[in-house]
Amino acid sequence: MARSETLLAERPPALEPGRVLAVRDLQTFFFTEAGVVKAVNGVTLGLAEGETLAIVGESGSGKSVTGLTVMRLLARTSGRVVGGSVAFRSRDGETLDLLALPEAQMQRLRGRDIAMIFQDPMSSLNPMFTVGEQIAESIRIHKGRDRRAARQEALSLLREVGISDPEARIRAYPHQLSGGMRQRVMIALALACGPRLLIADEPTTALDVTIQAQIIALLKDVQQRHRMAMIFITHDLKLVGEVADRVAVMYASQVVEEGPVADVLAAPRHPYTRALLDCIPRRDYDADHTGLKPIPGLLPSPLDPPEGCRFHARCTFAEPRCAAVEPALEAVDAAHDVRCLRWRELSL
Ligand SMILES: Nc1ncnc2c1ncn2[C@@H]1O[C@H](COP(=O)(O)OP(=O)(O)OP(=O)(O)O)[C@@H](O)[C@H]1O
Ligand code: NI
Repeated sequence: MARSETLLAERPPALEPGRVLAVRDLQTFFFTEAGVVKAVNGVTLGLAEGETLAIVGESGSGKSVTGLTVMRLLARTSGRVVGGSVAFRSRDGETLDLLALPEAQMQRLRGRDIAMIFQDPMSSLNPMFTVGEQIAESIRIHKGRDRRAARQEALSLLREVGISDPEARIRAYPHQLSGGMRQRVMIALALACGPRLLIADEPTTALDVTIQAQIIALLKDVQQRHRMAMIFITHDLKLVGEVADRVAVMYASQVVEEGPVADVLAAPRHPYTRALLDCIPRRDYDADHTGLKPIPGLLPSPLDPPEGCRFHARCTFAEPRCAAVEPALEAVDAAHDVRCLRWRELSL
């Protein structure tokens, strides 16, 4: 029954009870002068309400483009969604097909139901307005509060994200704040309307280690308090165990493994995940903050992805068939998926 239902339910995509997001076989390509950049090429992932999913992978693997596609923030680029579906449950409990939603409706959803934060807070903050004006404005628009009430809510949000002396800071312009403070303000702005899903794209990469730990603790705290789901994008596998319930490992525009953090980190089923884990420096403090030492070889070009398994050229376990047959994402168990022809026989 489930099988025929899946076929019938292509549009609108179905969402199981308790799930907030389901991305299925997503393909987002950029049509550039150099050719077609297949930035996201078969990404499948899902998220339960209140859950945190980390997306981890090397630079250029398609993590940000996946987030931007869910937010539908690619309009000003050459990027187009050429396949797949994104189902999202709105706060009214309605299942929405985000890829088919009219732009006006999507605009209402952004901020109200889904918010995204970035590495660089200045990309979200307007340098011309005080932080208080920006947060209050968002509360006014999305929640219909009057000026006084919106200002009060902005103040309590600033307090919640750990900004001391919010009465003074609410009048500051973004450039008058430190990097860590600006990141807190961006989080407050994202929380202003109580989103059900927060997409955090490397929110701590630009910060020093101490501030990074504070921001991670803050994100975990607000995530639990507001009972929102979170997608935490990072190239730093060390952070994954700290923030996430589940992890999706991306390689060359695809999810190659997805599962509960404890399972994936302790018993990875994909050779790429194993390689990533082996690259984590053993020292607690990683002087250059990169988190990972590179795996030998290069990520294949998204202009011309290889045949077969995307990872085969760098994989110590590759067999001839790995260069010819593209593996599907298969279920290791009910909660854990892997995209490798040899997963059943390998002990990693
Ligand atoms: N606007 C764009 N036009 C053309 N290509 C793009 C555009 N944005 C991203 N890409 C390409 O899409 C691919 C995936 O990029 P993406 O930013 O998603 O990687 P990422 O995994 O987030 O990497 P990083 O860790 O460096 O942020 C890359 O090859 C990138 O060059
Ligand atoms: Ni990115």
